[in-house]
Amino acid sequence: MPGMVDTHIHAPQYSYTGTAMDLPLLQWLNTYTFPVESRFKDLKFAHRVYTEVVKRTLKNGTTTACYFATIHTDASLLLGKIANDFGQRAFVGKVCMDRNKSDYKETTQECQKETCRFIAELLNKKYPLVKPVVTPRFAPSCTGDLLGQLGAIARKNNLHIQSHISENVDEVKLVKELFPESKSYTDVYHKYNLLTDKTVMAHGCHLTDEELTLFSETGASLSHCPNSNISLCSGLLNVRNVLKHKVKLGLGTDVAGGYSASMLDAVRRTLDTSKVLTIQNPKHQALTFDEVFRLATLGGSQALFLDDQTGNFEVGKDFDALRVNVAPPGGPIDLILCDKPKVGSGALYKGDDRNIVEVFVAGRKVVPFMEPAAE
Ligand SMILES: Nc1nc2[nH]cnc2c(=O)[nH]1
Ligand SMILES: [Zn+2]
Repeated sequence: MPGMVDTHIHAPQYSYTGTAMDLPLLQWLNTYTFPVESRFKDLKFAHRVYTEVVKRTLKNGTTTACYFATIHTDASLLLGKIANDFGQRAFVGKVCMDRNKSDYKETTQECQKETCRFIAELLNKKYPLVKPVVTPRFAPSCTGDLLGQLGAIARKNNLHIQSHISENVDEVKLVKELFPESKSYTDVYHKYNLLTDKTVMAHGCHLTDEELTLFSETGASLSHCPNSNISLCSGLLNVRNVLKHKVKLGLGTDVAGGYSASMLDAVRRTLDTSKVLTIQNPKHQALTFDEVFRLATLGGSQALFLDDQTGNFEVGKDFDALRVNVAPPGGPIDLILCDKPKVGSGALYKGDDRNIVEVFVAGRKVVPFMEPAAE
């Protein structure tokens, strides 16, 4: 099958996945996330966590990952190196934030300078599959000044952009207070030139139809992160409505708001969320397995503006692929007795990394792991 595309994952948060699931977003960030991310100034700690998250996601079939790192430029560059060494296709973002209650932030000027250094140094490495992405954390942790500077940097260098939007109702309220001149949360990013056809915004649970229209007009995409949306009690994204507005959409694990780094989990939670919406409103047409499989592969590559390179097996694209064994010895599936076409669905509902026996990125076998190149 085609490799899966994780359109939104926080690499540093892999270190505490599954241990902090009891607070809503804004409290969760202050209590758990910012203290942990502060530790990534330490490159040894960063090396340990980043190696494990790249290996874990690759083993689970993530051939492309769009990563948030932390505010630390050198550790973010290290994440790029590790993804390159293991052969994963990746976007890596040095996180930008100049507004926070705690010390985990930079000044506006530092953010701008370090973002330029991060981009220049990462591009200079000439990694074939690893690219920088401009990464304002989200509007509440950035001043308008910083957002404007990041929009200009992205435009000047023709770069991808990632952030968060309308994940939780308290966050939406806070954005209204912090940016009273803007019509909506989406309008804040639009004003600072951060909504482009190379932008991917995570969540979007509480976007209005008007905001979705702005996404569609600008070509910006959404990353649906259902595990996180449920785990942090953020909301239920209506994917059917997003698709109706012709907004590009991929799936994300959003580790560690989401407790699983596996895209197979993101597929299942997307189906579950859609069915919950049908339970709430029987007129809602639940997503089918085939639709969600597409979102995890081609949908993700479209959301990241990579669909000329990856997402399916069309002639001319790179070979990003998984070799799946439906029932390997010692694996989670003993048997599936059904018509052949349903075997794929059974395997993806019940399978895990034991079923993914080989992973290829751009034609190169990356699982079982290659030995990282010597220094
Ligand atoms: N889920 C999630 N939402 C955010 N919004 C701003 N930062 C974050 C983060 O780290 N995780
Ligand atoms: Zn996130």
